[in-house]
Amino acid sequence: MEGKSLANQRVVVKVGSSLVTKGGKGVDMESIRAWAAQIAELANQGCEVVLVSSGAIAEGMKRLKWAKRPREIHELQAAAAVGQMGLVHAYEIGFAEHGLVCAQVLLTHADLADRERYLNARSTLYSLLGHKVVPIINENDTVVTDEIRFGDNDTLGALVTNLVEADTLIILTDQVGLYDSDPRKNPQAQFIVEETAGNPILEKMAGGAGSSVGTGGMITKILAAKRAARSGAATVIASGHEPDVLVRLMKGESVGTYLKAPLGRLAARKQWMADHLKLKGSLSLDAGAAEALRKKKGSLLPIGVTACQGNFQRGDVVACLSPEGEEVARGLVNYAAAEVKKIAKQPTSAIESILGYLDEPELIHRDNMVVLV
Ligand SMILES: Nc1ncnc2c1ncn2[C@@H]1O[C@H](COP(=O)(O)OP(=O)(O)O)[C@@H](O)[C@H]1O
Ligand SMILES: N[C@@H](CCC(=O)OP(=O)(O)O)C(=O)O
Repeated sequence: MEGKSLANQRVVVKVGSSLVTKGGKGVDMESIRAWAAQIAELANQGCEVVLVSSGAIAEGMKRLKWAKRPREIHELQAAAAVGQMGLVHAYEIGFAEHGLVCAQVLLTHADLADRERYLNARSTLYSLLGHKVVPIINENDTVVTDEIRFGDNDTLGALVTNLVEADTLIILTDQVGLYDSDPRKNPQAQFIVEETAGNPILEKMAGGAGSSVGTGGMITKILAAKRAARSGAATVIASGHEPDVLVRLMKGESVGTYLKAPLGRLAARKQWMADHLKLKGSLSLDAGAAEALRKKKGSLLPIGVTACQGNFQRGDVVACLSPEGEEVARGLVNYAAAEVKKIAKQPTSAIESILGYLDEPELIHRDNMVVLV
């Protein structure tokens, strides 16, 4: 069947733990060789490929001879440090066979939440692509804590897709794509060939991880597709065992599940704000202000804010919550939490007399805001 050709596209390919390590048995050199060969062919056809690879923890556990996945985060981090060596070693061998140089890039949530580090990461990745190097990205597992980790690499794959403004995110996993329910549990499950990323029906279809080494399962892939669609990228979920899967996709063959991006693409800076996984704080809005933001009518003024939470500073990204607690929008706040507490519910004209100065008339200017609903 015909799909959409990937020739000349910038593509992010994400490979999951169970795939990379044969379900935890150790780095699957044969598959890595096959993907490297395909990525080399894509590069010959003008594609730029960024690889997001999981598998460090699974490979580390194998090297350390641990039969059971530990619960303690520091043990998982130790395993990741050991296993990452094996991963990059295998990729280096695989890519070298095709004359390709690869690079290890380890990222954390904090790297992407900080605007300067985000832009640095982006320009480094662009430089690598410019030099025809294949970046191999994983989470920097050894330094993250439980609250601030991506956890699953599907999310990281989507954030990288947005970071490098890729055209397509290809998530390779141990299933041929998305079914309307988990095929491991329901043999009658129906295969989904194409859908629109972000369609809420998809979230109802997806179940959890299929193996003891994978994290997240299908739901994190569906949410990753939704996230990637915000920058206009389509997502393909396909099997990493499918022969020549990447080359066939590049040629326009329909393989796996295609999740197309709805029209519209957020500007790069708004995308960066939308991709923050953890925010410094939030503003509670009254019903009128929440409605105005939903309808994209103007900036957020202090009079529409009833309270604030968190210890944020001027310039931090904060959430704007409706009276029901739904995140309507988020944006760069012009005043710190201590100041917001004083000027909440007040007209703009009162800011100067309350604070003794006026930085900006708005709490969040609409140019610095992204509406999420
Ligand atoms: N609706 C669904 N369609 C396909 N697979 C599903 C679905 N719901 C849950 N799954 C499970 O998701 C698993 C893939 O996710 P995961 O184990 O996290 O792999 P990876 O390591 O590739 O990210 C599949 O093996 C499958 O059992
Ligand atoms: N950073 C971790 C990956 C986390 C994880 O399990 O991701 P995935 O298998 O893609 O669901 C690792 O390399 O082990």
